[in-house]
Order: sequence, then C-alpha cells, then structure tokens
Amino acid sequence: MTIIALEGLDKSGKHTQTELLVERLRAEGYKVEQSEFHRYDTPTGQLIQRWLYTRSGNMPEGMEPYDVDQKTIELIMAADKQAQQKWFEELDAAGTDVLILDRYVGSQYAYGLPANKAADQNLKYGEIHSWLQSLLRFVRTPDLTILIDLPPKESINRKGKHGGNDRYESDFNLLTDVRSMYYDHINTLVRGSSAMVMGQLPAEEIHKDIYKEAKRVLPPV
Ligand SMILES: Nc1ncnc2c1ncn2[C@@H]1O[C@H](COP(=O)(O)OP(=O)(O)OP(=O)(O)O)[C@@H](O)[C@H]1O
Ligand SMILES: Cc1cn([C@H]2C[C@H](O)[C@@H](COP(=O)(O)O)O2)c(=O)[nH]c1=O
Repeated sequence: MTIIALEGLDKSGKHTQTELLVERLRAEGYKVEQSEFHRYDTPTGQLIQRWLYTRSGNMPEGMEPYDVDQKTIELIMAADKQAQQKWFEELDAAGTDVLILDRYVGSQYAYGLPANKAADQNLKYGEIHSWLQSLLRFVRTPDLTILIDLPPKESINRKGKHGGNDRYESDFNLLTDVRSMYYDHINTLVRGSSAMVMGQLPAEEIHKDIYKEAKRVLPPV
C-alpha cells in the first residue's frame, strides 16, 4: 500500500485536494482509502481538539477546555498517530492500493518544532527534533509527502471548516515558523519522497500538480 500525505499550513487546501485525488484515483480503478490527522473521532483526537480550542478565544459552545503543557499534547498527538497503525496494517492486508492522508507525521515536525521551542526556550531545535523522531519511531513513513505551500497571511484569512480559528490557526509568528519547518522537512527527512505545490493556485490547477506527483509513486492499476 502506498501512503500519500498531504501537508501544509492550516486551510492550505489539504481537505479539498484529498477529496479530488481520492475521486480521480478511484475512477481509474485504484482501491483507495483516506483519513486525516488528527483523528477527532477518537479519544486522543478529542483531547487534542479541546486543547487546540482552549486559550484560542474561540471555544465552540458545549466543548470542555483541556489544558496541558506543550510536551504533553505532543505525546498525545504522537499517540493519535500510533493508534492508527493497526488500521493501516488492516488496509494493507485487505489489498488497499493507496491511502491518502490529510496531515500526518510532517505536521508533527513542522508544528511541533516551533511550538515546543516557543513553550520552552531552553530547548534546542535539535533536541526537539530527535525527541519527535523517537516518538514517531514506530509509525509508518509516508511514501510521498506533498506540501501545499501557502503564505501564513492567506492561511489566517481563509475561512475554515471547524468554525473560528484554534490556537495555532491565528498565530502568525507560529505559522511563519511552521512554513519554514515544512521546507526543512521536505528537504531533509523526506527528501527524495516529497514534492511541493503552490497553494495559491486555483484548486483544479493544484489538483493537476498533485495528481502528477501521485502517479510518479503509484504502480499502474
Ligand atoms: N486553491 C484554493 N484557493 C482558494 N481557496 C481555497 C483553495 N482550496 C481551498 N480553499 C478554501 O480554503 C478553505 C480551507 O480549505 P480546506 O478545508 O480544503 O483546507 P485544509 O488545509 O484541509 O484546512 P484545515 O487545515 O483547516 O483542515 C476553504 O474555505 C476552501 O474553500
Ligand atoms: C497532525 C498534527 C497537527 N497539528 C496541528 C496543525 C493544525 O494547526 C491543527 C490541526 O488542525 P486541522 O484543522 O484539523 O488540520 O493541529 C500538530 O501540531 N501536530 C500534528 O501532528
């Protein structure tokens, strides 16, 4: 099974592009599954969602705050990914050709590095990076990571699907750092199995670029 992860800043179009790619590959005859991270339908995902809205000033009505420190939420975010590995194995065993993910491990590096640095200035980027690598040691590596690149200003201004912005979505400085961490990520850790597309193009144009990259790693149907 080939795993393709779509990555990018908040509201860069990952969901839109996941849907377009899934539909096209299915129409070609591939057996396709899709998922996303965080998995808000799981216990870990629900804690993360509550944490993201706590201190955001946009807590949705009826949602209980959940406030833990940055290192603790990072562990929960890694657990959220580890918990899906069994499902990945099941998909593989069932003959799935391709799994398309809206965010995956790239997000944990791109957001986790600056967010943990901001929370604890004594930490060095190298220390945070090796810590995150150890947390993700046993999760499957994507076969292709596609970064949908978007300027932070545009990310903040786009209308989201979950209502008001969460604590990361309106933090311009954080998003600026996240964007450069994504560049580092695709040029180092997943170099050779990554691509970048321009998120400011119309959705259909971005889809053409993403489809071309996906076909490079997929065997013929
Ligand atoms: N190419 C595009 N140009 C302009 N707007 C777009 C484009 N693609 C998506 N959008 C709009 O941006 C918003 C976010 O899109 P989408 O939900 O696909 O992004 P996302 O990266 O999955 O978001 P999130 O990070 O919040 O999960 C939506 O309002 C969508 O209509
Ligand atoms: C997977 C993952 C995500 N994040 C951050 C990135 C976003 O700001 C939110 C998720 O928002 P979305 O609207 O559901 O895309 O969480 C992170 O910090 N670490 C991760 O591993």
